[in-house]
Amino acid sequence: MGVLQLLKSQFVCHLVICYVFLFSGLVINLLQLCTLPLWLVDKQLARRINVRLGYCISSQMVAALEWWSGTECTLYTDPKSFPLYGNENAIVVLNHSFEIDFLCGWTFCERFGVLGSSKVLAKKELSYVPVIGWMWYFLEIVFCKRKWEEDRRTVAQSLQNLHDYPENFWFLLYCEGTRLTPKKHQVSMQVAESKGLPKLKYHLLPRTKGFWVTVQNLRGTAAAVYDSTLNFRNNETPTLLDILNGKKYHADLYVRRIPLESIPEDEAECAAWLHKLYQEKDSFQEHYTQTGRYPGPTVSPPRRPWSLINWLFWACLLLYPLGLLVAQLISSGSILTILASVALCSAASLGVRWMIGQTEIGRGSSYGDKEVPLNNN
Ligand SMILES: CC/C=C\C/C=C\C/C=C\C/C=C\C/C=C\C/C=C\CCC(=O)SCCNC(=O)CCNC(=O)[C@H](O)C(C)(C)COP(=O)(O)OP(=O)(O)OC[C@H]1O[C@@H](n2cnc3c(N)ncnc32)[C@H](O)[C@@H]1OP(=O)(O)O
Ligand SMILES: CCCCCCCCCCCCCCCCCC(=O)OC[C@@H](O)COP(=O)(O)O
Repeated sequence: MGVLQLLKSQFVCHLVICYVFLFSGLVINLLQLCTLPLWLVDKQLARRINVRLGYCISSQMVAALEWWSGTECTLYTDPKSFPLYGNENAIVVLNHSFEIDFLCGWTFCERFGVLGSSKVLAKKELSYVPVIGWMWYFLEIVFCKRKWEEDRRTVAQSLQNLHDYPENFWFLLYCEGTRLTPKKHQVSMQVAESKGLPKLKYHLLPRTKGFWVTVQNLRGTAAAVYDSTLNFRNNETPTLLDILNGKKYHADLYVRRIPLESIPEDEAECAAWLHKLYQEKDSFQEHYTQTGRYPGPTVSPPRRPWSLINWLFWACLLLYPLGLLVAQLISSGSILTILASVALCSAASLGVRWMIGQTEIGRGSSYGDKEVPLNNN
């Protein structure tokens, strides 16, 4: 192990990274809160400011992936579609099998200049996560309870609000609705069988209602669906803790651009279209598993310096007062103050550990792992 790699695996480095993330995140959340009155006066300006504030948070995680772990990303796509990426609104459909698939998605957003404005259909529970979840309120992220009767109205309304969004955005949809586990796969394939649909080897059966409502409500706003399939080389399954430890990976993303007009408007036809898409995605995965690559040409859009510059800015701003505080603490010699500070640091560390836990499949929800009474009509 080289010196740099040894350094990256040190707990103290992780503490520094997490300290900067947590405190800068809370400061930015506060600044976002301050933009509330501006929404009443100039909504578009408030949105643009929030896009930049959001970037200051999400790009720190991107910096961890791109600059700290040095993870590389290769894009497999049609060269004719390439110039459109980042220059139009799009709905991104991505497989949901990895703990850091969202982070790889963000990295591509960063490289195409849409990180601050990127959106997702996210489960409601994530809105309570400090820093990221709170940031999402101001970025008009669409939340769902994964209960269609309750979601159908709120999701459609939130999507309608994006019609006049002032910046290009990618709207991410994990149609599988939850991360893949062997149990969830088994249950969802039972559902597939009951519906007379072909079984999928690498994906859960997609939930079609969210896709239909998204496509219908973003017609005229989004130009295309980017069908995206992500994999890591050498069958790796990276975690956020691996990234914090500075482990390097290689992500491969296969993207097909599908014009939105080519997707059926009728709900049943749209659902059938999505099922067919997932059958195709399954075959791309199979191809990747067999050959270690996707079909077609590759490009490696370069990482940009902004995420690193942003991190350095916040680190300089926050580490200086921290250093002063620690020095003062030690020189004070008060056992009570030192104990109180240690307790505060431990609480902050536990808080960040809980946040990291949100990305862990082992701590995931039970959504989709219950046997359902099947209707064979
Ligand atoms: C050039 C580069 C290109 C790309 C770069 C890539 C990406 C970058 C893009 C953007 C990045 C942006 C942000 C990323 C940052 C962070 C993201 C973080 C995380 C958020 C992720 C989540 O929270 S995922 C969970 C929430 N989202 C979803 O669930 C979406 C999918 N779900 C739906 O659409 C659902 O329909 C619903 C949520 C709208 C409603 O849920 P409900 O449970 O009520 O679903 P349904 O009504 O659909 O379910 C009933 C039907 O389903 C059948 N059923 C029952 N059991 C199962 C089962 N186990 N599996 C499958 N189907 C099942 C049942 O029979 C019913 O069938 P019907 O025929 O009646 O429909
Ligand atoms: C600079 C780097 C600092 C790193 C340390 C700080 C880490 C803080 C991490 C906060 C992460 C919170 C955002 C998480 C997004 C999680 C995405 C995700 O994968 O959600 C799961 C849902 O899709 C489905 O849930 P399940 O039904 O599978 O359950």
